[in-house]
Amino acid sequence: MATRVRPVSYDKSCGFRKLCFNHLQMLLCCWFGYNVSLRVVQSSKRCAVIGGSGFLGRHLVEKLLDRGYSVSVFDIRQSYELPGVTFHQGDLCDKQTLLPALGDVSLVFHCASPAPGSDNRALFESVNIQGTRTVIQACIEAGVQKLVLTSSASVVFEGTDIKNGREDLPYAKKPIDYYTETKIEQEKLVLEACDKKKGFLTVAIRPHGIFGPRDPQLVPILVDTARRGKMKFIIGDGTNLVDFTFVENVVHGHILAAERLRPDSPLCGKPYHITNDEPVRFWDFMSDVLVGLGYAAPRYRLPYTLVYGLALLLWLLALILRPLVSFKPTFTPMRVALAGTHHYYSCERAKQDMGYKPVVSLKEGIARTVESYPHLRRGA
Ligand SMILES: NC(=O)C1=CN([C@@H]2O[C@H](COP(=O)(O)OP(=O)(O)OC[C@H]3O[C@@H](n4cnc5c(N)ncnc54)[C@H](O)[C@@H]3O)[C@@H](O)[C@H]2O)C=CC1
Ligand SMILES: CC(C)CCC[C@@H](C)[C@H]1CC[C@H]2C3=C(CC[C@]12C)[C@@]1(C)CCC(=O)C[C@@H]1CC3
Repeated sequence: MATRVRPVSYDKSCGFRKLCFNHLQMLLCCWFGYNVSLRVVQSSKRCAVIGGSGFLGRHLVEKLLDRGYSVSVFDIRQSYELPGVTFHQGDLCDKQTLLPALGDVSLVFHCASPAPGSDNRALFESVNIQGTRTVIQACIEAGVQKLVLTSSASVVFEGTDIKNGREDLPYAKKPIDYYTETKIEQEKLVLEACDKKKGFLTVAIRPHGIFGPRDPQLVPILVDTARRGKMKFIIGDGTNLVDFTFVENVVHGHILAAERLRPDSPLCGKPYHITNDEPVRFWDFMSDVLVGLGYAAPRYRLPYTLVYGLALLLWLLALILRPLVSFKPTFTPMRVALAGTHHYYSCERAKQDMGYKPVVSLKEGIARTVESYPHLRRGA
């Protein structure tokens, strides 16, 4: 909204009183104009983070607050409290519970998902597919203008080597698990919902192997495996390159995408890989984290096909025996595939279209991660 300020005019007939009046008028106009523009900035700086209680979600919320946004968090659980954050607890599959969290919000980040390690197909389908349909409908109903989805680079991964994969790789025809299968459908739904005419813009961020402080998955699973004496072996020849992405870089990619998403930008309806841009040997990364926490690095090599075959067998056994006994093998076929193949991705498109560049190096990211887990140190 433009506020017009009349120029100060000094004419002899009105003299000093008119000058004062004009000044007062100008001050009022400035104040009023300032307030209007402040309100515009404030409303465009209100956003919602669905899944904001999670690992990535909370890091995203913290950075958004730093950047002056006020944040509405929607999550099935509340894991913290922060000034500037309003919490709404509920299941994203329920539109009526979700809608109040989107009131007065122009930008929504959707980074909620069941844990990837789960094998509950029905849950993945209801949250990632049906729930994402609900998120899109709720956004449109609430007048949200931008939706940024956290997808995953694994939507193109089928368990075989990917080297410097670009975004134009086809979606996996045989996804490695239910998690990936439903992440593919989720990404398609969000990107297809992008509609410039209706003023609803969408973009998907595809991170890979997120790590960092408070990660509930990578480091805790690794340490647990080491404590049980199972991290002695390298699967394959140990030279396979993988992307591990420090959480702050993933957050940076999300915020850049949100801020650069405009009707005239190339981002509309597109997926973007966000990585550390430093592919690393899977087993070097694992060793650095383990050694940093005081554990021994894996040393003995095992052939990939042998371990994959065994993992498949164990997984089948667990499936058959499920009605009688419940056990969860550490080395699932999915983990073995991730540990023994190349899977690293190009983030050239993000660099070009949104000026992305990692803000924290892998070395620094590992150091900060290791430091953040004193309770997982050997002997702690
Ligand atoms: N951690 C990783 O290495 C990677 C994660 N991603 C994606 O990043 C996103 C965030 O992952 P993380 O932070 O690692 O997981 P997380 O498990 O820490 O966070 C997910 C959040 O979603 C919430 N949630 C789950 N179901 C919900 C529902 N029905 N309604 C409302 N909230 C619900 C959970 O309570 C949790 O707070 C996910 O979409 C995941 O697919 C993508 C690539 C790699
Ligand atoms: C037991 C060891 C062989 C492996 C321990 C580390 C693993 C827990 C992690 C190594 C690569 C990670 C990874 C994911 C989860 C944790 C690991 C398997 C994802 C599946 C998380 C969700 C995604 O979207 C893709 C990730 C790929 C890498």
